Amino acid sequence: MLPVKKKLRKSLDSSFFEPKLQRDRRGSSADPGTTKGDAEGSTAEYVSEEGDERLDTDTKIALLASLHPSVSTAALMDILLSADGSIKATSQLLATGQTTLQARKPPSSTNQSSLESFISTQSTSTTAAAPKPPPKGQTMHLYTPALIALHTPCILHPTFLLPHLATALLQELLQESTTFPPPGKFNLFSRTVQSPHRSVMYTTTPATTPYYYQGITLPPPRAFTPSMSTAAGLVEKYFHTLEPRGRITAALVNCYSGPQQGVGFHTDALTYIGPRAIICTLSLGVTREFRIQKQPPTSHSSGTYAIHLPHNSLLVMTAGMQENWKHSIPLVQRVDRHEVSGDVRIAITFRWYRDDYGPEVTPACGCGGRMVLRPVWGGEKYFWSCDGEYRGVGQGCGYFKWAVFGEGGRPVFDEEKGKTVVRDDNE
Ligand SMILES: O=C(O)CCC(=O)C(=O)O
Ligand SMILES: [Fe+2]
Repeated sequence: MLPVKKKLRKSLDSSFFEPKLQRDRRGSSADPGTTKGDAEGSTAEYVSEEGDERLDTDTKIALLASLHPSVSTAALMDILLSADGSIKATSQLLATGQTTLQARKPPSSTNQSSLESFISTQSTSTTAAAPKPPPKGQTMHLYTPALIALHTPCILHPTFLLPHLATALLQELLQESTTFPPPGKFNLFSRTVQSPHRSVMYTTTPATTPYYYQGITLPPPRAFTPSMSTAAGLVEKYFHTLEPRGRITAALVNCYSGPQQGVGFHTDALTYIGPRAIICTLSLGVTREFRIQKQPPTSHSSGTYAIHLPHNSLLVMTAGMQENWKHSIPLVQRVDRHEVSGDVRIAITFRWYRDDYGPEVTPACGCGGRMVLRPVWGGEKYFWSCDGEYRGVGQGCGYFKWAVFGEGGRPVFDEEKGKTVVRDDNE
């Protein structure tokens, strides 16, 4: 057997960073058998008695990149090497600077296989040959819905609402936005990514348990405004064509005042929306660019795609996008003024906050607060982890548990213990 360092190097030379699973729109129907096999294979590898040794480097880096999104892949690779290929040691080094290792216990399943049946019931589009992605450092602008569908897991409907409803909604939300807290205070992105903009959460029904985001207890969500409810009904009808079980129950409304407001590259937390969530964004006012980047970046696909989002367009991030791509609204030098909103853009990101992912089932973290649900890049596996990194307390406590899914991709709740079932990486 090769020593770990040699194995790591060897892996770097070959298919380094190539995502193992293609469950996004292009790949899902291509080879479901491979998908399943791969998932099972890596589970078996991961929990081997020899610790991490049989888990391949790609998966290790994908997992670490998901756990520590602000650390570059090169740095992760270095630290992983210095930790003799141990994920746990690497994560602990990043989290606390300590390297104490515990022997892994023999394997047991991480029980994420029930996701397979959940995924198989989601609608997917037909397979298309993957076109060449933009090279590193370059941006490919996609100006038509057909090109967007060909290159990305997004769908763009350039005109969604009747014009008068779009205008009424924009006017209503411009008025609403005068009461949005300034950037930084209860800003859902402020600690993770560059996010000079304002956002507020809305839900269809009042929450009985507070929502958390990045360790902060959020203010109670607001109720949908009348025009938002009308628009949500129409979005829901469309949503059903992609996810028949889904409902529109929440919306994060973002307000960008001028070209120097935006949001940096990020993925949306899955804590309340679950794996493979679909998010529909209605854009109002000024046209802005929406940029996306496949994750983790590879030597042949680290470029960026730009999609232009005009007033009254509906952009759909399809199932699997949060598991495979980051998105952003980049800052720009200038915008074309909109006749109603001037230089402001409002984006309503309609979401299905699932009943079975309510805040009451979010597992608690070792250092207080609640954990966040994230995918290993590729969506092969999911885990709950400390969100301390986002609370400005370094990398957090490094608390990490594998997610366990029941039927329909829902978390498994242990009634007796009164908490959501999670699994240790050494179980
Ligand atoms: O403004 C947008 O279109 C995207 C906003 C966003 O990324 C989010 O709400 O998570
Ligand atoms: Fe987002």
